[in-house]
Amino acid sequence: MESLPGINDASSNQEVVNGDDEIHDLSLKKGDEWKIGVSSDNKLIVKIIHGIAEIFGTELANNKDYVFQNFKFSIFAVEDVELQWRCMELVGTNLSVQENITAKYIYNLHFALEKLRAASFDGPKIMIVGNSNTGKTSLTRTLCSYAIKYKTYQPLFVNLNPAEGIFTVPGAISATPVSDILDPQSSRWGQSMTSGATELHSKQPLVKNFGLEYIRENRELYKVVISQLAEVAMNRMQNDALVHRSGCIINTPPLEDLDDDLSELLVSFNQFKVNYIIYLGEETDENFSKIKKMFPESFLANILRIPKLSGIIPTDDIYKRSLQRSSIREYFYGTYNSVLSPYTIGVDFDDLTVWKPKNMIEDQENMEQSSPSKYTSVEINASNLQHSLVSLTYADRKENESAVQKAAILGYGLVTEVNEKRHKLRILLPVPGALPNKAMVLTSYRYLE
Ligand SMILES: Nc1ncnc2c1ncn2[C@@H]1O[C@H](COP(=O)(O)OP(=O)(O)OP(=O)(O)O)[C@@H](O)[C@H]1O
Repeated sequence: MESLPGINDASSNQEVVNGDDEIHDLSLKKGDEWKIGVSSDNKLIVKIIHGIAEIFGTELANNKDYVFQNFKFSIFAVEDVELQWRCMELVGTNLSVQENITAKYIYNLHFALEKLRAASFDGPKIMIVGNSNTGKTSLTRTLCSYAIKYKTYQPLFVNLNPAEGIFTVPGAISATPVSDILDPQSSRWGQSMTSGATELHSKQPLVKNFGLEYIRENRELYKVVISQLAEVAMNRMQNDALVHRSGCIINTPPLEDLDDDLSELLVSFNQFKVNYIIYLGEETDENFSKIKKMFPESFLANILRIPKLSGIIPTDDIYKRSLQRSSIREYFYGTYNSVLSPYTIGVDFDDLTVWKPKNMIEDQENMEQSSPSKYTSVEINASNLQHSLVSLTYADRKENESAVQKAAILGYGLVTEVNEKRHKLRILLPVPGALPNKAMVLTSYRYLE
């Protein structure tokens, strides 16, 4: 498996633990959580011997080895738990185990949502907001997991944070009906449908491409893309009684990433017809007051606050970037447990039309001159395209920029080689076949194997 391109050469579980073959026992008291950060160079293997333990709301089976790599997470003891673990990186006597003091808020929220689901065919649409590192993504994930745990609900999970490639690549925003268990071992929640079989039931997301790294690089485009996603997501809900009743749970970017007036939040709120906002943080937060002022008095009772989650392990840019890389790698190559087989095709420069979203920060001049939500065309050369992630749209190659921006996307490709002498490119695609005669959009993400 080491020879597979794109999968780094960390070896099998057995080899990794050779250096420290110790199996450690750990007891967690009911209500405790073990906070863990494991790097990409190591693996942690955990086996629950006794008791019910959860990771972001997904219960772990007893006597099964779970393998974690490049992941910050916590194992929560729903009841007293005995477990065994092995890892070169963690020190047996110095583990971070503490009481999870915010679990009760999540339970209350979940039961409130259950009541709303039972009371109406039109399920609750909730949006989770807060500053960076308050637990928005973790709360969204836990609520999705709880929703499907005991009943056959299928909540629509909406990710409006383009920096997180959950069920898709970074740069995209997505809406995914969650119908089956989420993978507790995956920081990206599990695999999406790219090619071939996946270990767990794969999820089929509705995806819209934003394409830039930071929302501030083109806020208008971001809002347009939210509206486009909302349109297809709402359609999906209307046409599927189960998803409709289950409602939707929306994860948003950190408030620091949004405009001063939080206008992106308002667009999301209106487009997704949100009926509850959950704020993660303190009563005294400036942003909490700001949000309350954005809505009429009649809506204030629907803005709920819960404290920042106690399990939080603050993340930095390096970790976030490593997750983005893993998410691109998994999109094309799968995981150790379900390896995918991407295809490389050769294409002539003349057979391509490539656009890219305007970056308003780099290109101040354009901001004054033209509509900010437009694309610009990209000259095909190595410096623009080498190692870049591109989205393949349904728009014909000859279509104009506005049609390309509005078009649904077929999927993503990775430009692995640009040969300027021969006028040829090599593009990695998740499925076999010729390159469709469609327009492409260059994203800001690069991936070098
Ligand atoms: N029990 C827990 N609850 C919340 N977060 C946890 C927990 N255990 C570990 N974490 C980790 O804390 C980190 C921050 O959490 P999370 O990503 O949910 O915050 P966020 O508010 O969505 O962050 P950002 O605003 O940067 O997107 C993540 O790496 C997450 O995996």
